[in-house]
This record gives sequence, C-alpha cells and structure tokens, in this order.
Amino acid sequence: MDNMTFVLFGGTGDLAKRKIYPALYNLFLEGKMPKTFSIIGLGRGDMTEEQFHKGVENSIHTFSRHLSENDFKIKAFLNTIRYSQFDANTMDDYQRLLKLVKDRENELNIPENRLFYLSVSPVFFDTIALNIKQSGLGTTTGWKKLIIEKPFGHDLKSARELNSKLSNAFKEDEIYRIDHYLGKPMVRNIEALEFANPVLQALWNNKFIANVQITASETVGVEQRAGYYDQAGAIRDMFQNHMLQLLMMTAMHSPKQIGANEIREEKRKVLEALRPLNKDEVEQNVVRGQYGAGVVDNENVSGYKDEPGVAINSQTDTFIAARLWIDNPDWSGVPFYIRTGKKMREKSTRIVVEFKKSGDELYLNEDSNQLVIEINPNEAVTLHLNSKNPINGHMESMDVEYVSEQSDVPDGYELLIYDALLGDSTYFAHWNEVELAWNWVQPILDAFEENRIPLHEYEPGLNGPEAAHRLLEEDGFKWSLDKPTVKEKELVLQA
Ligand SMILES: NC(=O)C1=CN([C@@H]2O[C@H](COP(=O)(O)OP(=O)(O)OC[C@H]3O[C@@H](n4cnc5c(N)ncnc54)[C@H](OP(=O)(O)O)[C@@H]3O)[C@@H](O)[C@H]2O)C=CC1
Ligand SMILES: O=C1O[C@H](COP(=O)(O)O)[C@@H](O)[C@H](O)[C@H]1O
Repeated sequence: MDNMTFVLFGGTGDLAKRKIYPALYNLFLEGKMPKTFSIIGLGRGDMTEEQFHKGVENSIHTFSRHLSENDFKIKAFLNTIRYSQFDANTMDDYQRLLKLVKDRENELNIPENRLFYLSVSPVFFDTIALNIKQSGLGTTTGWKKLIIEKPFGHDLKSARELNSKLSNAFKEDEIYRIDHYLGKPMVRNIEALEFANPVLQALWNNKFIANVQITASETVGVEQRAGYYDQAGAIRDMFQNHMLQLLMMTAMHSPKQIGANEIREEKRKVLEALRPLNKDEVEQNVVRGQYGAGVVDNENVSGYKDEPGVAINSQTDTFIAARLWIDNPDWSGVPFYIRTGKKMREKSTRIVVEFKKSGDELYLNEDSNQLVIEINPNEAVTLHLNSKNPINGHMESMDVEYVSEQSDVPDGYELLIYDALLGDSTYFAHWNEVELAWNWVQPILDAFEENRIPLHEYEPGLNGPEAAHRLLEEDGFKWSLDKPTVKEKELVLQA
C-alpha cells in the first residue's frame, strides 16, 4: 500500500468521531495502514494539537472495535495526526493546509499521494472540491482520491450539477462515493452467496422466485438530525441510495469476472432495466408514511411533527414502501418490494427471497420456501424449507441457518476506507448508479412534492402503515418475518 496523506474535512464532526477515527485506528492496529502516513484533521475551531488529539483519543476509547492494552500504540497513532483550523469558504485556509500537507510529506519523506475525505455537510462538497483544485492541493506528483459522504445531491438535477462540478477537479476513478451499506459484510456476501453456490445461482430467476422483499426498519426516530432529515425524508435518506444498492446487489447478474468495473457494470444494468414509474403510477406502487405520536414499550413517544426542529406541518416521509419491476429476462414478472421507515417495531435490515410454491396444495406451508439474508443487527442466512413432521405428519418449516458468530467483524467504514486506500472501488457507488437511481426516484419526488399521494400516519412501534401491507396483498403476498405486535400475539393466543 502506498504511503500517503489522509486529509479529513469535518475532522471535528460526529461522523469523524464515531466512525472515521475508530476505523483508521483499527486499520493501524491491524497493520493495514501504509507503512508511513500522515493524517490531517480539519475543523473551524481554534484548537491546539493537544486538544485535538484528546478528542480523537476519546472517540477511539468510546467507539473503537479494538482497544490496544498498550498506550504506546495510541500515542504512535496520534503522532501521525495534525490539526489545522479551516473554513471551507476561505482560500487562505486551503493555502495553509497545502503548506502543512507538504511540510509533513517532506518531514516523513512520503510521496504526494493525497486522499481527501469530505465528512462535511453536502453544501460544501462542490466548493471544497473546486478549491482543492485551485489551491494546488490536488496537483500532486502522486495520486489523489476523493471520498465523499452522502447525500449525493437532493434530486436528479442537483446530483448532476454536483457531479459535473466534482468532475472538474477529480476523474471518476478518483471519486469514492460512500454508501455505508456497501461496507456491511453481509451485503458484500450477497454476490458470493449467489455466484459461488450453483444451487442458488440456478434458482435466482423468475422461474423459481415469486417475489423479493427488502426491508430496513429502524426503531429510532429523526433523533437530532431534523435540520437535514426534514428536507430529505426516507426517500432521499435511505431509499435512493442504500435500498436501491441492496436491490442492485440482489438482482445483478453474475459478472464475467469479479472486479470493480464488472460488478458495477452489472449493477448498472439492473437500474437500467427498472421499469420507470410516471407520476400517475406512483400512487399504485408507492406508499409513504409519517410516524404519529403513540406509546412504545409503555412510554409516550412524540409524533414526527412534534420532534425538535421539524416543521409543524411537515409532509416529510419517514416511511416509504414501493413495488418495483425489473424488466429483463431473469426478473420479468417478479415483484421486488422495498420498504424502509423510522420508529418501527424493530431494527432489522433483511432481504427475503420468496420462492414459488410447489404447486401441490398438500405441501404448502406458509412461511417456508424462503431464503432470508439478515444484514443488521444480526448477520445470518437462513433457508426455510418445507418438511414433514415425523410424528404427526404435518408440514412444518425446516430451517437451515448460518449465523455469523464472529465477534470481531470490522465496521463498514473500516472496510470502505481500507478499500479506498487500496484503490478498490467495487463497493463505492459509481456515478452511473447514482444518476440512474435519482432518475428512477425523481417522479416519486415530484409526486410527493405535488402531494399526489396520501401521507399515511402510522403508529410508532408497529410495522408501518396498513397501505404498505395492502401493496403486497394485492399480489397475493405478505411481508415476511414481521415481528408480531402485542395485539397480534394476543389474537394468536386466543385462537
Ligand atoms: N453522522 C452520521 O452518522 C452520518 C453522517 N453522514 C454524512 O457525513 C457528513 C458529516 O456529517 P456529520 O459529521 O454528522 O456532521 P457534523 O455537523 O457533526 O460535522 C460537520 C463538520 O463540518 C465542519 N464544518 C462546518 N462548517 C464548516 C465550514 N464552513 N468549513 C469547514 N468545515 C466546516 C464542522 O466543523 P466545526 O467542528 O468547526 O463545526 C464539523 O467538523 C455529512 O455529509 C453527513 O450527511 C453520512 C452518514 C451518517
Ligand atoms: O444513512 C443512514 O443510515 C442509518 C441507518 O444505518 P444502519 O447502518 O444503522 O442500518 C439511518 O439511521 C440514517 O437515517 C441514514 O442517514
């Protein structure tokens, strides 16, 4: 791995503290950082190096996967870090940063390989990229890379504008667009499951699969992020990026060979084959919701509109479910259902692949005949098969289950930063994917904007609005594996 400089814009922010420093430190402990490297953290505050180091040390103590028993390791890591006061709109600050970067390169005798990580609000993405170019920071005799956080644009138009500005300063193969779902080990495992197991590969098509359900439900609400979230909603926050990435990973064809270009090419083809929705079709295929007030675990919880920072008449979606069709020979006729929402019954990110029934009524068993890929918080793969109970002869489910018991799994950010250091862009979003995703989502954004479809208020702590259940019932399916509510459990007991 090349020796290099890691410049962290937003080095005093929440993401830096919770994810980026712990990731860098873990890579350092595992010997996965370059032999010699320099980290430069940036923030607006006037801070001494010592104060900044203290903050980084705290973040490592609070969030790191590994903690070295040896104080010397953390000192050695902190020793690689310098702080520079920086405002994104002040050109002099870029010049001061350039001087610091160069001084450190000379001091450490490392080449001008520079990785710029934009962990700042998206309003600064284009300004910083442009100023990296204009200040000379991006003029290196080595390589340069840009890691950029989400959200990448607010809609199709703004994403295109942002990309065009970025591409004035960085080439596509120098840009690493983070989608942290692509850092999740079980998401990375999907391609192996499908392509390395002929038994699954043979079934991975419309001949055998009835429908695919992709869920990312969360128990948390908007938390302290109303300023951002109320402008974004579930559609921009989760659906346009993470959920469509999960769809691509599930539905892509086996690439001719396993490489970044080939995999991203196959993912692109999935989005290209997505049947477009026009604004009039949105209501039949998309459900939007917003959590209301209610009681969860015997505690009163506020509705979304009453959350701090949220507009009292907000029409922002905190839940979205959609039915999508992939019009290619493999998937034609197979509905893909996607849903994501806040303040739901459980934290669960999972993909359920439901196989077609055998056709023989004798052998039907409701929840079986599925492959379930659990991504978060558990990592597991379960094949639910139909089986006959040897005692009473009734049909029941036989589950073949793999649960990851590895306790020391690296965080997604650790895997992604490591990939970027190595120059492997497989699990970063290519511009083609981002643009196609916005393109597909745009009519939904327009329909929301024009209030063409109802905004269903849903009870917190349950499985989302009724309308999202009806979306599947129309096709003869139901969301699988939803944890039953207390009321549902009581009904089962009474029966
Ligand atoms: N936090 C999270 O869990 C996630 C965050 N993201 C994305 O990561 C990025 C950073 O988010 P997050 O860390 O939460 O944000 P924070 O608000 O916590 O941090 C923002 C950072 O930007 C710096 N900053 C603010 N204004 C300027 C300016 N004018 N010039 C230079 N630097 C400035 C702040 O410096 P100062 O300390 O001086 O204010 C701070 O370091 C965003 O794009 C967000 O969407 C993505 C996924 C999850
Ligand atoms: O990007 C985001 O993801 C989180 C959910 O991530 P997960 O890894 O916990 O599944 C979500 O809470 C947040 O709103 C969104 O910005």
